[in-house]
Amino acid sequence: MLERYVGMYEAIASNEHGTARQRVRLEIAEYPHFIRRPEETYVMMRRSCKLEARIWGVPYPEIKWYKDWQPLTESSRHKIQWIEPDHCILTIGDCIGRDQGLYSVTARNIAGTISHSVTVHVEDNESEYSYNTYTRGRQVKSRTKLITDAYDLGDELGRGVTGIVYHAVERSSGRNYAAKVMHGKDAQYRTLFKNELDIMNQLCHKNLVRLHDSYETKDSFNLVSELAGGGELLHSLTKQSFYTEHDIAFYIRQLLWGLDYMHKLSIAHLGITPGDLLIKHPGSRHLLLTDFGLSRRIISFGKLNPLEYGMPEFVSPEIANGKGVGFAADMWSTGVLTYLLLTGVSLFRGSDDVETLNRVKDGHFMFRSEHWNDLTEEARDFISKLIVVDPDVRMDVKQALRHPWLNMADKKPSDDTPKLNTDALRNYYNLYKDWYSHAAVKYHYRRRPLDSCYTHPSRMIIPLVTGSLRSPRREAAHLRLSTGYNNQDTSETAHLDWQAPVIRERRRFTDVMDEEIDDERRNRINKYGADYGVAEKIDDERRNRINKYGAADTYTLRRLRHELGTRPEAHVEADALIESRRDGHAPFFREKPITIPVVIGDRLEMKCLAVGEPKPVIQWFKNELVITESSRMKFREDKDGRCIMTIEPVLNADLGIFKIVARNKKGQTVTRCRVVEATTPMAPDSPEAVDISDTEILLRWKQPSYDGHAPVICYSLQYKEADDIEWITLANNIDQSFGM
Ligand SMILES: Nc1ncnc2c1ncn2[C@@H]1O[C@H](COP(=O)(O)OP(=O)(O)OP(=O)(O)O)[C@@H](O)[C@H]1O
Repeated sequence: MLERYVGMYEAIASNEHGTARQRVRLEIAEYPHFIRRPEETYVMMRRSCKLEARIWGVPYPEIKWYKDWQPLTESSRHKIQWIEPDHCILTIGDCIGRDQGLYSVTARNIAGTISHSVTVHVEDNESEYSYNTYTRGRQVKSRTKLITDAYDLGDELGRGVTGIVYHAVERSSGRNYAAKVMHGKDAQYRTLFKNELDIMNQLCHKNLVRLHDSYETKDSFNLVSELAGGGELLHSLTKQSFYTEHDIAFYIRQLLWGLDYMHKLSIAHLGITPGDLLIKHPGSRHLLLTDFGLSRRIISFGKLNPLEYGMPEFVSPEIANGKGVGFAADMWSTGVLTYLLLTGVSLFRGSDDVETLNRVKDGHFMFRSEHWNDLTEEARDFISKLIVVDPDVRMDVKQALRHPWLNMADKKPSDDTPKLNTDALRNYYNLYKDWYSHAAVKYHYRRRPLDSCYTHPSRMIIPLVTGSLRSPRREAAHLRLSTGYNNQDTSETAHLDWQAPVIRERRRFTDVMDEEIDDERRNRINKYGADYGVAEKIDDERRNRINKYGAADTYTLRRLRHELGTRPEAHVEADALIESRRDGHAPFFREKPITIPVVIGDRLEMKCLAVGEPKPVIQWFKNELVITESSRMKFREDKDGRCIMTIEPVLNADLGIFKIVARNKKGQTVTRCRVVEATTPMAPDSPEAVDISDTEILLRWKQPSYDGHAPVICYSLQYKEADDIEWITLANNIDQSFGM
């Protein structure tokens, strides 16, 4: 059916007695879609509530309402209305407990069916009700008992630099929540926790995670908040194979609604990262902003204070440059996030935190044309008015909400709306998780000032510290098993020095507990085994420092702490001071090879960059034997100090695990890499037609299940007619889809 066939048709039947005519109008059907979906609703007992939806489709769809999957019909308390042109309303009057449940609306026409479900909560408690309907509720006060007295803690939902978030079920009500568990004994942690509690207590908005309860003991703080059951936005976006600019505008508008509410209360979020954008329910598009750990009240008169913390990629230039910080910092982060969501590219990300921060400080960036050209004019304008170095010139939240790009959020994408492939965003998400796997808490609070990356040879704010490497040890074991390679080097330092990147998976609660028990044990050994007697729980990094520097330095550290006070940044200053007094640094791999595919007979080049003071000496090992120079194997160093080993020609015997050791008088570090044979990839699946019009067709295919140990660079597309033998090449050097 083509557009040109739309119109009136007439059928004529004639016989010798006369003629009969029947007219019919032919139209192209349009799949039903929601212009506005009904929203989760809280209603007070004995009052009435409305669920409203706006639905469109051609022919106009038949609308049905259901309660807990049972069809609803009109009754004295249930009224179903339809108001032209597209407004569908279900009114429940005089609500009683039985009305609580899952309500669904479905729309069906000849083109297809859609449905959407939401929960209606009937509250009998006035304060719960007003709290849940986004007016200011009761103030949550911290209880001084264990959270586990009132909640059952389940799966780990995520971790950040300050705490671990678990799924929690309130025993008294059976309701689900998220509990952020933070450990830290010092007074400054208490101050930071109180700040987060205080800020959350003031927030009541549908796009901000709401606080429910709070607990504290002498060394732990717990915030129980609304559960975002749909997980992180990046997770839900990257599960799809594509999305459109309309989707991103829809999410960004919700983020701006949340920020607008905060800014009106004179509160700036100041720590927005992709991990703080959560989805309320699995499968829904309701965005929630969380993590108010860095939020602060901004006083509009007087001098703005600097902020020393954040995730480098998303902090604004005024934060990176140590200048006064206000609401505009949130707008910068929103701009960087919008660009990331639309292109999969994090604009300021460098190879390490130092490079990232330098780029942000500089504030200049290039919009890469290959991404930029794919975006609409409005999207480009929106981003370029947010990523502006001068905070006074940057668009504020009100202006951003009025920007024409956000009108897209309400529009349905048309057939020619470009589909944004999620591959780049998926790759970024893995890098993001990788950064967090280093930075996230193991047990204790770990926030570090941005500047600390300049004082550590790893050039990272939270370096991967020796001694905290439980997961990599698992990886090493996995590598040993999967390659059949039996590592002879079983000493503690050998596996503690393993520094391959780790991507932390969501783990079950019990796994986490096991690891913490491990930590506790190591703490005890340090506490009683060493003669300096540390009388408190110590986190991974401190333990590492104690092991590394010895007792004298622990005393120095304590004294310095005493002198400098107990602000969190004072700890880092103290660390930096101690570092500068020590003459030298143990080696640290700033660049290292991981897995290298190679063709037998070709040339192989392996590079690593180890830093340390004095400059470390590098040794390469294969099967625990030191590799020496030969006619096939050569070593050299480039101008930046990278150590490069070349093998030419590569033989079968060269495949396997290589070990690289960097040593200086302060210590040693080890990394391993794997050389695998690069072979031809398997064929991809047959192309699938994902979009077909009368003149165009879009073919898409999956990656081959085996890539021959090297990423597939491009594809060719060939076709032949059914009886032909010859394949004809349509296109070479193409991506995973092709439009003809
Ligand atoms: N209410 C919630 N529901 C579901 N998951 C959540 C919730 N709150 C947090 N999470 C998950 O836990 C992770 C860490 O939470 P959060 O950002 O609050 O911790 P943090 O230690 O303050 O982190 P940051 O490093 O960003 O300061 C989030 O990225 C998210 O994946």
